[in-house]
Parts: sequence; structure tokens; C-alpha cells
Amino acid sequence: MKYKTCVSIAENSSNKIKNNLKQALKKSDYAEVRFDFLKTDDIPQTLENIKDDLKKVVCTLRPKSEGGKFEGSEKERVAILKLISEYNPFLLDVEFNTIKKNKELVKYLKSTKTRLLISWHDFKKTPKFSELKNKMNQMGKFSNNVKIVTTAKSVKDSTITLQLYGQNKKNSLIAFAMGDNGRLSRILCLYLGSPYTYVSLGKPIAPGQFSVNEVKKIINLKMN
Ligand SMILES: O=C1C[C@@](O)(C(=O)O)C[C@@H](O)[C@@H]1O
Repeated sequence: MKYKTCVSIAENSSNKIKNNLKQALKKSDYAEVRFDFLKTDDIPQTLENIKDDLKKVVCTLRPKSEGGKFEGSEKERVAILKLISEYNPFLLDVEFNTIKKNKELVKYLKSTKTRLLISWHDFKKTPKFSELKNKMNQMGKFSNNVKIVTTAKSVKDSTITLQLYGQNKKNSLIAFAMGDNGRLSRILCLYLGSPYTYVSLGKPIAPGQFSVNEVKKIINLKMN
């Protein structure tokens, strides 16, 4: 079994994204490009610049309301999501809250055969297990790829999120918790079936994120 990583890239210029992406894909199976860190006008050219690597890229355009940096209108954001989908990336990350209220977007993304990663985050806490399970089932209606990320205030919180793997029948599930108390869930999710875990190239972009080198050391321990 190969445990895989996805390097999150959050840079504010097209050049930096291109360079970091090259570096990331030398060490990691996948990379995530956080397009919300760019100026909106720079997004189309950035897509062109990295189009040859997009088959290994998770594309994300997170709005402020979901902990991201995109400041434009929702109409603008949806238009950019559609543009990204034309490039057919490895995965397009779309928030559950976005997809559940936009039937037109769902239809459009189906027509472009985009592989969707439906995501949901809680940046403050870990909700009750029944709530998370319910959410996971609702999210699974839109795609087989589902991501649920909570914030762990205790180790118990991170085990609540990981328990989702016991309830997950058909989905490709990424479920772990942010924060120091969630750190180990970023590794354990791999052993429970996550297709990959999010890492950094060096400086974490989310609370508790390991670097790609750190995770590689940990997952290689078994072989020593
Ligand atoms: O959803 C996630 C996970 C993440 O928040 C993390 O905690 O590693 C990093 C984000 O860039 C990504 O979109």
C-alpha cells in the first residue's frame, strides 16, 4: 500500500505557484493549488501556465466565508470554478455549502465531467459524530470524493472525525482534524483509507499541517 501526499500551495503570484508546483510534484503524488491566494485577474494565466501538471492537481478557490482568501462576489467565484473545470484537473474542490445551493453549477460540472471533491470544514470545533455522519452522507450525493475537516480541541475530537471511516461504504473519504490535537489524525487517515493527506512544502498553511518530508519519514518507518 502506498500512502500518498498532496502539497498545499498557497502563493500570491503565478510564478511562485509554478515554481512551487514543480518542486512539490518532485516529492509528492499530488499538489493542491489554492487559487484564492491569487488576484482574480491572475487566475486564467496561472491555469495556462500550469496546465500540463493539472492532472496531478487539486484546484481550490476557497471563499472568505469558508476560511479562504477569495474576496470577489459569489457570481465571480462560480465563473472561475467553471473555468477551472474546463481544464479537467485531478480534482476540483467545491464546498458542500456551495454545491448544495447551486443546481446550475452542479449541472455544468457534470457536463464537463469534472471530478469533484466535495469539502466541508469546521475551523472552530469538532461537531457531534451523528452530525458529521449525516453531513458525510449528504455530501456523498454530489460526488464519491468527500472531505470533512474539523478542528480538534482534544485528542478525542480527532478520533470522532476519524470514526467516519467506519461508516463510510462507497466514498473516497478524506477526514481528519486540524490543530495540534489533530496532528496525528493527518497520518492515521491514510491508514484508514484516505487517498492522500495534505502537507506543506515547509511552512504549514493550515493548523497542524506536517511538511511533506516529515510525513514521508513517518510513513517510511514501517519499512525500517
Ligand atoms: O481542506 C484542506 C485541508 C487543509 O485545510 C489542511 O488542514 O491541511 C488545507 C487546505 O488547503 C485544504 O483545502
